[in-house]
Amino acid sequence: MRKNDKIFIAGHRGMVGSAIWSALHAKGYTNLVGRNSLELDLRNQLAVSDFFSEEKPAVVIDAAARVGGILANNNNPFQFLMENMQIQNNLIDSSLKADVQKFIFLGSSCIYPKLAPQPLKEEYLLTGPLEPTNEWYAIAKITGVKACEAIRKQFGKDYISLMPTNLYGPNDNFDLTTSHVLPAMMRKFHEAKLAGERNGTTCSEPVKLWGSGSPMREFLFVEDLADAVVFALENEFKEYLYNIGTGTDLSIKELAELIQKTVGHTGDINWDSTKPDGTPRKLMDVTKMQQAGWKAKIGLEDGIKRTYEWFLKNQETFKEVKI
Ligand SMILES: NC(=O)c1ccc[n+]([C@@H]2O[C@H](COP(=O)([O-])OP(=O)(O)OC[C@H]3O[C@@H](n4cnc5c(N)ncnc54)[C@H](OP(=O)(O)O)[C@@H]3O)[C@@H](O)[C@H]2O)c1
Ligand SMILES: C[C@@H]1O[C@H](OP(=O)(O)OP(=O)(O)OC[C@H]2O[C@@H](n3cnc4c(=O)[nH]c(N)nc43)[C@H](O)[C@@H]2O)[C@@H](O)[C@H](O)[C@@H]1O
Repeated sequence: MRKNDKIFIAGHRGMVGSAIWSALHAKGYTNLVGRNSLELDLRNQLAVSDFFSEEKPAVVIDAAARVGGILANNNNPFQFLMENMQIQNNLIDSSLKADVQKFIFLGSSCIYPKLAPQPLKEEYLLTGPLEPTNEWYAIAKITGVKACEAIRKQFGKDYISLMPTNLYGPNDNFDLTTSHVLPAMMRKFHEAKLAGERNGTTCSEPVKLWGSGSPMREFLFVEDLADAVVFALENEFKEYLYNIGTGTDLSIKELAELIQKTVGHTGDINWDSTKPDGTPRKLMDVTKMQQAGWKAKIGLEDGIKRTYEWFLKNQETFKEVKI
């Protein structure tokens, strides 16, 4: 990679894309290209093909997707399947036709079977049934992984897939219906704390969280993921699929207690059993990435503090994705 190679970051305004943009910029990559969804709808094949003919990027990072938490996935199966396939198919096909040499596809840990052994190794892909709340999204992502693998096999190009675990950090989606658990908890605890203060009591209002609190999840700070993407750009990998995570997890209940402490919420936590738990556990085996020379640096407590600082500074303008 040369520092002036043209790099197209699809989804550059999202949580992940914006972190990748900043990480590349900080490392001296000067030729970064981005388009938001109004400027270039990646579902539109002709528009994407024209964009590649005009811009001729050398490298493409696909951080554009229809993304959401457990309920958004469960309630909108068609959009999560179809939009993700459209976006990634157009990007991958146009990249191959435009002779893009390096392509990084971002998937998600939900591509692995619901009841696969833990921690999840890359080789468990397609060995069992998926988690029903997000199988639509998972199937779209699996087709993206396979498209990149097919290009590696047939054309010998450096197209790779990175599978991040659950992510969080600045620029996350804080909409209480469509978000992932970590930003949702942060906002709920914060607003319940403020409501208690407004009522003039010393105790925060209670918060309602989803499911039982017993599922286990792993969380990676988005700047760590961006660092992994830069590492993947600067190194040629031997295989087509690499997990990206921390290698440690905790229960949703433990996560709630950690965020509650960071925010300073002092009220009760109630669990809403009408909401789904999702997969019981999805912990990444990160051995392959560590052997390649990369590992996560930012601990969960530190990452949550940094995200809360960002949240406090951006309370008026944070993102709320509607579907
Ligand atoms: N968040 C997580 O926990 C997590 C975990 C594992 C993997 N990932 C992966 O990381 C990637 C990015 O996720 P994220 O959390 O950064 O999501 P995000 O904050 O919602 O960002 C998604 C980005 O995709 C763009 N996009 C969506 N539909 C588009 C379209 N039709 N045309 C053009 N652009 C479109 C959006 O553009 P606009 O800004 O213009 O709307 C936005 O920039 C995804 O591939 C996701 O699967 C995320
Ligand atoms: C990374 C993404 O993970 C997603 O799965 P997944 O971890 O269950 O998605 P999350 O929405 O992060 O939920 C994780 C766990 O947190 C619980 N939870 C508790 N309170 C809340 C809350 O207020 N909001 C939310 N959202 N959850 C909450 C939720 O029931 C579930 O057991 C997939 O649906 C996607 O496809 C993707 O793979």
